[in-house]
Amino acid sequence: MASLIGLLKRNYKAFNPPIASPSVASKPIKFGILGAARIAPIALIDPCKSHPEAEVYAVAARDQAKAEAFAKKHSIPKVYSGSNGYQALVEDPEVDVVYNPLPNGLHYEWTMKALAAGKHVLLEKPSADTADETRRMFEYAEQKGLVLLEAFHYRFHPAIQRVKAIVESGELGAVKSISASLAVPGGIMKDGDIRYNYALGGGAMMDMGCYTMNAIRFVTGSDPTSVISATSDKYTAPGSTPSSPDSLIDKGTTAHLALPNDVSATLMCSLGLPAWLGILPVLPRVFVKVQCEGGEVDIFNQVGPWVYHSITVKKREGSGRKQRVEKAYTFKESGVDGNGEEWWTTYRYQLEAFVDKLKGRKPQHWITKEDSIANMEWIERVYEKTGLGIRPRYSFVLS
Ligand SMILES: NC(=O)C1=CN([C@@H]2O[C@H](COP(=O)(O)OP(=O)(O)OC[C@H]3O[C@@H](n4cnc5c(N)ncnc54)[C@H](OP(=O)(O)O)[C@@H]3O)[C@@H](O)[C@H]2O)C=CC1
Ligand SMILES: O=C1OC[C@@H](O)[C@H](O)[C@H]1O
Repeated sequence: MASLIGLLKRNYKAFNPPIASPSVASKPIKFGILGAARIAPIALIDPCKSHPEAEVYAVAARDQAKAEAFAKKHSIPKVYSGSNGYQALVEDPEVDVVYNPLPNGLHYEWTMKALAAGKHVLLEKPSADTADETRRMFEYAEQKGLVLLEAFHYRFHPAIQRVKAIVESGELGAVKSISASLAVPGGIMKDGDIRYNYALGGGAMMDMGCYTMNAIRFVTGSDPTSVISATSDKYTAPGSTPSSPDSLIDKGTTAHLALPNDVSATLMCSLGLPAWLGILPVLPRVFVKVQCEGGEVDIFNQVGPWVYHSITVKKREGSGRKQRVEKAYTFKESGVDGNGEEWWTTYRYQLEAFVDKLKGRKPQHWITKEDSIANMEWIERVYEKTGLGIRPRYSFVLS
């Protein structure tokens, strides 16, 4: 009962965050959002409300009525729209950071344009369609002295950090295998969603699989050495033919990877798990499980841990086994110094780190250029192994 009340309180505050007064000592950082994207409120607008040094200043959407309605709903003072709206936003001298939640296939073009205009960029995952684009964006950001972060928000939350710390502590011995899953029941992603559009960088491995690849690499601290096997269920768009480009979209993918030191890994992702017996709803499958020589640790709900998560540690002791369950809503809870409140979402933790970086403070956690490039490289290798091939390469060239 107490934990149910805790869950309700935590989530009420997460979605109704306390409003911070803007800092007087440190000028707030102004964000501009490209597109009235569905993810923007939870990923940036709400987190900014409780951060004294961050504010959402502008939004641009292609359609004027949509842009205005979005701005009004979220109290965003500056609105851009029309065919030049995105460009006008990236050139607005008041904007310090461009948040890029456009479809994956537009990440490269608009991140490059934002960097060219001298803006820092908070870029939605996965970074781009290809590793080559990812490398180019990060190199350009470095050259311009700008901050570019791939928004793998879950990495900033204490929960996944705690799992990694348990693995690294050696308490369970050497890692033998790891599996990571992010799969949602059918019916959530509707036909017409950007995730089902090949030209826009769609596909389950891009959308959900990018997290599973990331978690495997992050928790083990190593990149795969090969993709042993990978299979996909194809998505069939209504009225599509086998030769249409969207026939290269995976609705779900499973891959087996080899990692150094004989560690094996399995990733599973799905944009729509089939119903049991064709009618009974299935639950989302959201977990990371690490098997070690002396036991195992798993986390349920690594991507939305503030809602609820559990970290289960099973340790072999003699002929028996000891089990404990941990929670890590704050860093202090797992015995580490660091900012945060129980109700902070993964996105709020991410914003804290991003603002710290811009303000010259050391962020609690960060995701490096090399990490983002490697993640995209291994996503490509999985796609190659499935036979669907990597997502389309960019046609945009920065003038
Ligand atoms: N961090 C996270 O937890 C999540 C991240 N994401 C990522 O965020 C990005 C956006 O996802 P999501 O918010 O679900 O997507 P939406 O479809 O809601 O938003 C995408 C936005 O892109 C703009 N856009 C520009 N050109 C096109 C085009 N040709 N076709 C469609 N849209 C276009 C639209 O802006 P306009 O308003 O101008 O029409 C739209 O608002 C993706 O990269 C996704 O991977 C998504 C969900 C969760
Ligand atoms: O980033 C994401 O996280 C949650 C998923 O449901 C979503 O499709 C994806 O884009």
